[in-house]
Amino acid sequence: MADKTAGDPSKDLQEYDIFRDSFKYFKKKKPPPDLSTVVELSTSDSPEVERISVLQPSLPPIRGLQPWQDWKVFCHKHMPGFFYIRNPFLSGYQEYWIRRCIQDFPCKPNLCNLDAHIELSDGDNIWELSQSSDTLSSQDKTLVDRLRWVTLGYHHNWDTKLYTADRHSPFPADLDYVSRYLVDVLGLSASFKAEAAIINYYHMDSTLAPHSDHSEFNLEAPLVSFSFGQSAIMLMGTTTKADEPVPVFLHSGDIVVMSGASRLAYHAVPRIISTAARLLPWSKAEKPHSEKGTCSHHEQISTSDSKNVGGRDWSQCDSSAGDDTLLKPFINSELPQNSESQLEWFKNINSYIDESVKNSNFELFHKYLQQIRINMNVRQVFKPGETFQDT
Ligand SMILES: O=C(O)CCC(=O)C(=O)O
Ligand SMILES: [Fe+2]
Repeated sequence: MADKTAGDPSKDLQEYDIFRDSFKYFKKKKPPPDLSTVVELSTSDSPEVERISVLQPSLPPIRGLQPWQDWKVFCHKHMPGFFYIRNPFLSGYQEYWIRRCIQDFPCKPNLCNLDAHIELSDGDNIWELSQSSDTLSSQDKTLVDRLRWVTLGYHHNWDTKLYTADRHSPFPADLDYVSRYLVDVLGLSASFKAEAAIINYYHMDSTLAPHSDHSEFNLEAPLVSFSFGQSAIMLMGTTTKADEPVPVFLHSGDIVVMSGASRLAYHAVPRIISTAARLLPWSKAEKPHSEKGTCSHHEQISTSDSKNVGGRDWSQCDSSAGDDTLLKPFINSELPQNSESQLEWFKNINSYIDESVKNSNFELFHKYLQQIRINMNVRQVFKPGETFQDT
């Protein structure tokens, strides 16, 4: 069969996968990539980057965020619909979400990569089981070391790339609410509802291949993505791999929202990089900006060994938020539908977050995050009012 594109050089050019080249370039260990082209959106003086002001949201803010007027929100000329919010969390409050990702979200009924290897039952807690495995030699990996992903709400099926009615658990109300609030502040959708999420746990040598997220039935609803722990280079492209992606840094606390033309854009994470101390809010020792192994335009890539997850000294850990067993069902169930119950829920969640931050010792979570990046990737699956019967 004749090649339809033969003799049409513009077509050849169009179909060349420039995105893949860029991914390979930033992934490469030897030689390491030049990071001077990676955009630090919050400090960039490029004319392509624009800081925007946000609108008065209609929803009240959930505890732990800076006032919306103070948020630093940026757009990029080559990525319409892409928003970058530089860490809007108040000091100490990223930890609430970090604890949710490490201690709570991996529990049943949610699904995770470990399900393929071990049978986890209701009440099993991967973090706590890992803490008690003090008999392991330092070569053995604990469960939390082997955690790579968790799915919430409608569980994305990695093989079929489909959501199905039978693979669903209640979407955690707190994550639903904070995602709705972010979408509201950006003025993107009044009807946003978080229905599925993937929590990614990256080690220092992890990458995420170029892809677009299109399994959802509602592709107009924005996608909300939170970063915690170590930094990353994210490649943000367009809807064709023939366009060169923009490499951007993502640091702990940063939030990306992909909407409009960016919702279906190709993106990837070719590299995790050690975060500069100044970008890890809980880091006591402020290291100088240019210290080796930190990340900035001119700084070097860490070659730290991902197998050694900050030692195995779990013993002095008190990571629980006091006796919160009574409150657990209320955060792990769905956001109430009617406004009266929602108001009641809202009062509870704010005091729960405060208590949780006040009473917890996050030392071991911080230690875990010395070698890990967590990404919470939140999506709306259905159009408002629709379910599987309508699709
Ligand atoms: O880790 C990230 O920043 C992006 C994750 C992502 O694209 C995904 O889970 O689909
Ligand atoms: Fe994605």
